[in-house]
Amino acid sequence: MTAIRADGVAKSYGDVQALTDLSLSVERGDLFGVLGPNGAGKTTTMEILTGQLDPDTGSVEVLGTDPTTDPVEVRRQIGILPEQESPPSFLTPREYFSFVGRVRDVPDATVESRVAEWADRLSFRAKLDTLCSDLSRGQQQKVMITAAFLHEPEAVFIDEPLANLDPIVQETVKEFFESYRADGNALFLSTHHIEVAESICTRVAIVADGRVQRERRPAELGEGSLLDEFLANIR
Ligand SMILES: Nc1ncnc2c1ncn2[C@@H]1O[C@H](COP(=O)(O)OP(=O)(O)OP(=O)(O)O)[C@@H](O)[C@H]1O
Repeated sequence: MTAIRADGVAKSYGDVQALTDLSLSVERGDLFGVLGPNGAGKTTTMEILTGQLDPDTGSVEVLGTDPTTDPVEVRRQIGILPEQESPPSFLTPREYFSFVGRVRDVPDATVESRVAEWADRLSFRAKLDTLCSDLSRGQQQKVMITAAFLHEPEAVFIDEPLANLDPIVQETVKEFFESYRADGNALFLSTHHIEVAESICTRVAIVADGRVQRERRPAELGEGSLLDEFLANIR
């Protein structure tokens, strides 16, 4: 069943044509990666799909809702983690999760138990009551990943999901992504890192010049082939 769809999407910022004719479709159970060089249009695509930006032309749908006409409903149903997003510096992780839980209609007791589970999974229990401004970049990323999944959405969008995480936590996060996907949810990742796309994605779209140039299933490619595909499609 399709969870995320874009058809013929174009978007320009003044004279800059960020997306020319972008189409993609993400099924439930997909761990879908968008791989592309700087300026390819990955962030623009993610902002359009998550109801933060309207396309000029084309259509989009996320979990059966059109983000251009009902962005609030789409944002209620999904989790989002934009690149370099930080938790509020003036709150502790526990306070931030409580805030996110209220905005997302998660009962306080459920927030508490899910936070305990995530804090153990990502090893940040000792930092739950430390101001977010005093956390390292990696610890802040752990907080943001937890917040994105806190209301157990059926689709999650993450830009550079493994940024700043140490290798052990990266493995834990990859395992979680795999189980989340296998449970029938949709995960949409944007990355520059070919090895990340190759190691965790079920499908990868190579985006360049504002459109999907090629789509591949890494499991069906030989090791290193995604790099060759990438290089062949960005020139
Ligand atoms: N607010 C904006 N105003 C003007 N141009 C923009 C704006 N946002 C993005 N662009 C332009 O649109 C194009 C696509 O940008 P986008 O941020 O979507 O690419 P990206 O693939 O996410 O890049 P990166 O990998 O560097 O983050 C680029 O040429 C960029 O300069």
